[in-house]
Amino acid sequence: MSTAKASRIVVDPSALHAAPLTPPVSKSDAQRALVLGHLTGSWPLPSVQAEADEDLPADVRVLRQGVEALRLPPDAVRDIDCADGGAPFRILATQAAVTPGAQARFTGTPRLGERPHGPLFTSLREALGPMGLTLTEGTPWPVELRAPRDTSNATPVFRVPGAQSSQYASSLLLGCAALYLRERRPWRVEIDGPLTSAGYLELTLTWLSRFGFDILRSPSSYTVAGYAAPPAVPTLPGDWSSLGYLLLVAWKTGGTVVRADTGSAHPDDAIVRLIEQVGLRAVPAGPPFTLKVEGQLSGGLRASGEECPDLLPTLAALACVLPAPSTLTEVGILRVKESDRLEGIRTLVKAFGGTTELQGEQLLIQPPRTPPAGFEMSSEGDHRLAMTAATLCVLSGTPLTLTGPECVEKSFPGFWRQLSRVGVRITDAG
Ligand SMILES: O=C(O)C1=C[C@@H](OP(=O)(O)O)[C@@H](O)[C@H](O)C1
Ligand SMILES: C=C(OP(=O)(O)O)C(=O)O
Repeated sequence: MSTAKASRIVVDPSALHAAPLTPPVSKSDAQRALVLGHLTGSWPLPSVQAEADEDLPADVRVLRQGVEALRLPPDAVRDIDCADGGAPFRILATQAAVTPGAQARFTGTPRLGERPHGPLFTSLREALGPMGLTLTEGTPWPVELRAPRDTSNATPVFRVPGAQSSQYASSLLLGCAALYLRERRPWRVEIDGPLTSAGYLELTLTWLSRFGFDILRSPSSYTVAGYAAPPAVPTLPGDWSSLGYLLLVAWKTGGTVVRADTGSAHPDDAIVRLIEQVGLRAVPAGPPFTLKVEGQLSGGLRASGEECPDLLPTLAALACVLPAPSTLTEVGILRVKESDRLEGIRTLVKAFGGTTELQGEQLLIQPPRTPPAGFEMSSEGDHRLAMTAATLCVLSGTPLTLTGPECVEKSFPGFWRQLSRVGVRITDAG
């Protein structure tokens, strides 16, 4: 069947076997590399061009198309559809604002429109408004932006809160890189208050330095202060968020995962350490960047949404098959993702016969005594909820009826194909 078009599928894990599993390219890495490739003269970016088209995450396409639009002559009005991409929209908004004379008209899904973006817009208006930037919001779309032609007299600082999303600061830092290259003077991002999802800002800093930018750090500010082209254009790693699902499937099926580079700096490589809490160990399986997972499940786990927000749904699936309760901490950030993932996790655990209890910022997960005969779930259009439910289906050997499986396109278009490699049968539920 064509899973891409199905709106309701049955996922049957009754005939599993081992096979090597491959994640897609990391969308977070690719988005940063695309912007930096565009700014430093590597366009099109070879390592994105090298990916098979059918495996390219939708968010990477969005970012690439957005950059293509920004490369048009200054007076063209750029229509940029960001679909459901939070990072693409936030990154492109700043890039549009720092592209001299650019006029951009952003649209996206209703859900993307209701996610928080205000602090980023405020930061852009404060820094570049005096130079002529205009930024207006529809209800919620379109977001229309007209960039100043000359920013050389601006105070070279963006201030932004650290709460709600690290993507504000990442986006502004990539903006600082553009401004540094044009004006050859340092530009700085100052972050007010504790930064959420801090590992993703570190990922941005890592990519800036891979592309040859010098960064000066203080406890709450980052300054782009120099640039020297690196000897080679950096290449892209596999996606650790996707590897989270695949490592658990590999453990269950006795297979391997490839393209697992533990030196890639992605926050979700935390999965390797987190599964050790519950008796599992990811170990090299021979060829470079190839892992298998050994061990028997024991105890419960504890993980924080501040460290690895995108892994929490995956870990909730694991929590459902553990012999003891688990705790997810700092879970508030999950409410402002592609769906309310805190509710999504609670719905999944309940559908599987377990219970949850929310205590402030902590979610306690009590697995069921015995797994159900089958369970049903709606993805709510959220790729991570769809892949989490399927991972639980494989881990537990329990059939799943899933509404809305096609949303995996956002980060992992080949997800259902990868599951079929290990014997998971996917049929249209009509
Ligand atoms: O910068 C990025 O690429 C991302 C940052 C995180 O978002 P927040 O910083 O909004 O938590 C993460 O959840 C998202 O999937 C990707
Ligand atoms: C939250 C996510 O992405 P974004 O914020 O870029 O939409 C995600 O992929 O889980």
